[in-house]
Amino acid sequence: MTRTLRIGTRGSALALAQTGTVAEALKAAGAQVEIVVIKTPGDLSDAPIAQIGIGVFTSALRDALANGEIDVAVHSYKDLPTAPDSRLVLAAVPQREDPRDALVARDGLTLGELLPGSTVGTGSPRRAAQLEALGLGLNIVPLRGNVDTRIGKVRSGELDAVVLARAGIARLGRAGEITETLEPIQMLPAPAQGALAVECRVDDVDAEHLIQSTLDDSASRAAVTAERAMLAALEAGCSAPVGALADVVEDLDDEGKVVYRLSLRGVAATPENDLLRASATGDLTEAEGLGRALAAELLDLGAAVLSGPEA
Ligand SMILES: NCc1[nH]cc(CCC(=O)O)c1CC(=O)O
Repeated sequence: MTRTLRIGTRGSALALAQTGTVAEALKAAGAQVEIVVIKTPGDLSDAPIAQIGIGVFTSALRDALANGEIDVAVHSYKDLPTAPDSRLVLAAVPQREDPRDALVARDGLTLGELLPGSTVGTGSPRRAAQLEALGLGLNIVPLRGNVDTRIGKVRSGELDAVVLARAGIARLGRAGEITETLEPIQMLPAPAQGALAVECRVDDVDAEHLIQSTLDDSASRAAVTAERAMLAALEAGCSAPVGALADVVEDLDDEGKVVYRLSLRGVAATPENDLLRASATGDLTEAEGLGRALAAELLDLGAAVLSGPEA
């Protein structure tokens, strides 16, 4: 293929790092690639994500892809709205990074070592709700900006700690600054956290096949499919207090033979903002159904049906 694939990305250090790994993998498979930086409204505004809405980081990239300015778009999967875009196809979900959230605190502190009243920065209602639920008396304060800005508020002494996705910190080569990786039983990550979504145009079969065969990881795809089906069925947006994490696990069938199954855990808030947790396992090929079933269970338990960014 003499064609050059134009890979679109946001211009942040994190987005460029993510896109770099995709570009390198495609090059190693013999493709010619070019990286095109697309400015998004999310990069130009300092307003809280909960105000500017879902899709601020992704819709400009998707439009550029649909109208032929680029041939491939690389997104942080968790930033994509759950509604499908019929112009595009998800060509690959590359092997997922560690999906967990991470604490960066002053003086190497862990969550349990932070005294009541300590200030912890996060702009995420999901992280805030789960931090509150620990009952540590933490003072949770709003926070926005890129990874560098957020960690900078700990370094400057403005905050005692911040909570961020481990994957984002690691992709920037700064995992050494993490003081604690938070266990999912305390802090379930955002659906699809740590995963990338690599999209191309629905009619660009050559690009789709190349990207799929080079980059797609079926276990990562199954896990994020279940997590996002749960999110979609709760009608929540990326800013709502909903967490989910699926893993491929070994199980034994009726004859004692090892089979691989998908294990999904979820958390969602009630209208009173109490947290509900539930777990289920299902067939690897039934990831969507598993996500929907767990959402139904959470709704039965009293989870709020969420309406998106203002939730
Ligand atoms: N909402 C912002 C965002 N979107 C993707 C990542 C990086 C982690 C990932 O790729 O899932 C981050 C930063 C964060 O949540 O700390």
